[in-house]
Amino acid sequence: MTDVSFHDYAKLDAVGRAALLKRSETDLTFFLDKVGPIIEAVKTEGDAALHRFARDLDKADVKPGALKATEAEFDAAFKAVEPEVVEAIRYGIENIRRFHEEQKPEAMWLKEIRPGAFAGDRVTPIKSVALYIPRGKGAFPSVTMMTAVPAVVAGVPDLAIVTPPTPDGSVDAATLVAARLAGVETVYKVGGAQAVAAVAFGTETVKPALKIVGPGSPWVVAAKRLLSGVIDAGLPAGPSEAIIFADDTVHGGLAALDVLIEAEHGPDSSAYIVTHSHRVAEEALAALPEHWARMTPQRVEFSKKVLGGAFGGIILTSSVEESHAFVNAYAPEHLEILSTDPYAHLGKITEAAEILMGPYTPVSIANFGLGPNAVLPTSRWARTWGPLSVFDFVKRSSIGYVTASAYPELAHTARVLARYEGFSSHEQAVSSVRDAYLKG
Ligand SMILES: NC(=O)c1ccc[n+]([C@@H]2O[C@H](COP(=O)([O-])OP(=O)(O)OC[C@H]3O[C@@H](n4cnc5c(N)ncnc54)[C@H](O)[C@@H]3O)[C@@H](O)[C@H]2O)c1
Ligand SMILES: N[C@H](CO)Cc1c[nH]c[nH+]1
Ligand SMILES: [Zn+2]
Repeated sequence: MTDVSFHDYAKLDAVGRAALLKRSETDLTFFLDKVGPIIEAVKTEGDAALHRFARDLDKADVKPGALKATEAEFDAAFKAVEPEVVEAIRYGIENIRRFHEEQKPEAMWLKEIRPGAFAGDRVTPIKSVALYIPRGKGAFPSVTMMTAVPAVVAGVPDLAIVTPPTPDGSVDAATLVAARLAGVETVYKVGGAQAVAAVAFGTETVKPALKIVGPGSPWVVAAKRLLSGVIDAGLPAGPSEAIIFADDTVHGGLAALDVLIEAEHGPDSSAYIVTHSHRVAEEALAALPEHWARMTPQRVEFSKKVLGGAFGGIILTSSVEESHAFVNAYAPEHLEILSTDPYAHLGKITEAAEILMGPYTPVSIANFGLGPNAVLPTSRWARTWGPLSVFDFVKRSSIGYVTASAYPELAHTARVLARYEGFSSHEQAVSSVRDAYLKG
């Protein structure tokens, strides 16, 4: 495998172009087959299965009765995490809270649709939500911040985190710190498909939840898909992905620097530089080895697999319009517009979950706490889903209130349409039979 896959877009046929739109999670067959028995075991055996999977899949020694993080573990986490990291978590939480408070919808609105007839929406928090925080190829206090803050802003009364245990049977310390600072009290040491099953069905220790949100590996994505009839599985957020779109106003080395951000998540991630500029493409190719030289061996290995494999690399288009079209067809999770004039491109991009503008807004800044949510739909789901938000933690009830003065007009409409649709009871309820009761 070469270090970087290079695609000359003009030379690709329709099959080659369609292949570029695929992600590692496009075909989940392998994971779906394996996850079914895990779900069944959790459903029938409860905690015993969670302990077994912690040992076998996470290589973690979670002692009996210790599936829930204790107060002592939270205290130890605050002592273990460097003050600089705690401060960064606080700063990120503050930005994320400001953003999501702005986003929070009104608790209720009513509009006078016709004189004396009112209709609107009321918004109330979902009663219980589980937050999935990954812990496989990295630790994710930032995902804790991104999921917990909007949930707390929305006012969800029953929040719990599920996250894979560390080998010593505890939880990543910064994840515990972020949970506490964001306002989440309950953390269960369970990850992967077994975590999704645990909150879907409940176990002796784990309380069931109505909904689960948060990103995860294909194991988690597959379990959410299989359990979507039991628990609301929220927005589809799988392996991280990004497109670094660059026009001819920037240095290609910058595109190379930023394509490595999401490429380093794991071999199942996707990451492309998309440009119509030969110069940018060549500069990017030349710069990658310099950037790799400054990275840790594991992240170099992951990002080389991504950029040299089937789900990453450099795409050279024949025009800026073709680049825009490719971005829209790909519908990336993260998109950077690397240009000194990002507004020139913004209006052309409609399909992307997150759009980061200009050379000073690399994905890292948004990942760790600019404010917008970095839990985002992957695998082309940006065509119908947006970022995680306060709206994922509330539901709407519509409200209708018809007063006596407006009733006759609306009753007439209802009678006419009920008769046409053949619903005699619907019609009767707005007929003279009702009038008789209302007149007393
Ligand atoms: N879309 C987003 O917003 C977003 C944000 C952050 C991270 N991510 C992505 O989330 C993913 C996190 O993945 P991760 O691996 O780091 O953590 P993870 O917690 O999602 O997955 C690890 C778990 O997978 C399970 N697992 C591993 N091997 C298994 C096997 N052979 N059989 C059954 N189960 C197995 C284990 O239970 C383990 O606890 C990455 O792909 C990352 O790119 C996405
Ligand atoms: N890029 C991830 C979302 O796709 C978020 C993240 C957290 N830490 C590092 N990255
Ligand atoms: Zn990232």
